[in-house]
Amino acid sequence: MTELSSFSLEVDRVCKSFVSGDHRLNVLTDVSLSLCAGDSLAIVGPSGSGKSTLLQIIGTLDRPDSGSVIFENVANDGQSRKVNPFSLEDKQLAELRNQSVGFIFQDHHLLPQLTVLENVLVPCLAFGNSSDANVEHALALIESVGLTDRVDHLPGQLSGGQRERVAIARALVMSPSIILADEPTGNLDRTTAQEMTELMLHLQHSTHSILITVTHSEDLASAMGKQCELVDGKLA
Ligand SMILES: Nc1ncnc2c1ncn2[C@@H]1O[C@H](COP(=O)(O)OP(=O)(O)OP(=O)(O)O)[C@@H](O)[C@H]1O
Repeated sequence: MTELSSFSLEVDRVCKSFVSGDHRLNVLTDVSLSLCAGDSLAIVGPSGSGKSTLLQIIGTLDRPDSGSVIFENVANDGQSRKVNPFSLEDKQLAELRNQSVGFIFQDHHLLPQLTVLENVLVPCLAFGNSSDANVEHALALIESVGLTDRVDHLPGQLSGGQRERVAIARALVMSPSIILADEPTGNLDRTTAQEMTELMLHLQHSTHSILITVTHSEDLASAMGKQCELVDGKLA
């Protein structure tokens, strides 16, 4: 496999609206942003301003009405490969998402009947890839988030901060180019939130990925390299 030397993300004039009955709600209007491997960005703004919708579109979980999202890989030999995820068939899109994007949610979305190790491996299983190398990588990530002694525990046996650590390890297990975190510290006390922020930034830095967080926390927002504010669906 070709080793990738850089990755970038271009969001260009994305618009999104939701229709309910005869009412159309314009949620995003001409949102553009550009990020490179190693960048971290906080998206802030009032409740209902479209932050999570934008994150879902960047993560290819939702489609824009117009505008584009482009993932670009530039290999070591200088060859550039640009992909518009929304031009792909559903199966290819799901594969691209699985390989390129890691998600961290406020409520973690861990599977309660699976152990810490099994939860971290879930993204690897999605396309039938449960090799020894994946297990080794998952164990290394579990170690890097400080949960080696909890590897066989169930989520219900963990604290909120520990569950967050599992979610961070799971988001990284496919070595994604983009990590998306929606209110990742929303349910944590301030000290734990700070520890999680440092952990996410440390892992993002060491994997040279792009980290985008949606947050109402000024502490988390100010720890990111860049900030942008959405107001009524437009970048302020
Ligand atoms: N699937 C949907 N169908 C209809 N309306 C939606 C849908 N998803 C989001 N919305 C509406 O779009 C607007 C923006 O929602 P979004 O969740 O993106 O805001 P947000 O800035 O993340 O808010 P918060 O900070 O409260 O989480 C809201 O008015 C919401 O009700």
